[in-house]
Amino acid sequence: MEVEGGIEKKAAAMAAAAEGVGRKEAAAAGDADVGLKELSRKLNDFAKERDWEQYHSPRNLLLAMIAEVGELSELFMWKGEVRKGLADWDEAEKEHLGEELADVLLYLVRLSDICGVDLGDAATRKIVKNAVKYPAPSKEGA
Ligand SMILES: Nc1ccn([C@H]2C[C@H](O)[C@@H](COP(=O)(O)OP(=O)(O)OP(=O)(O)O)O2)c(=O)n1
Repeated sequence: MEVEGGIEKKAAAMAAAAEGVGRKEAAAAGDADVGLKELSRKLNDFAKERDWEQYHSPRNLLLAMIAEVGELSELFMWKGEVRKGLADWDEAEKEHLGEELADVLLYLVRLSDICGVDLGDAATRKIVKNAVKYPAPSKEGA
């Protein structure tokens, strides 16, 4: 479910938490189930407000996304195998991971938007296509 105004609430709560207040609100904001279209709208506003639309070409956004994938990779570099759930990582590392994953997602969403691709729709269609290409084995007795 998409929560209307979820990002504003979350951003305000995070800013408040950064100043040492509103920790309860910050924790609650983490529950917001944000949709791709809301992210896309917010990224559009973010670029417009800064007059950055001129820089957000498909090629620039693709390169920016790849750079963020590089930053994401650095977190896993030289660590050996990383266990699911990241039990050995401290909270600061996990927070950093969240930021890098977010950067990749945000550039991907922005790139899709600038290219006129509905990412949610494309992803849903691709899941259906994958299921046809790789059918699940039928269960015994079903
Ligand atoms: N022209 C730009 C520059 C930044 N951003 C947004 C999208 C990303 O979520 C984030 C990336 O910001 P930085 O380039 O400052 O990268 P990092 O946040 O990774 O900082 P650093 O590289 O210093 O770790 O900001 C954007 O939309 N358009």
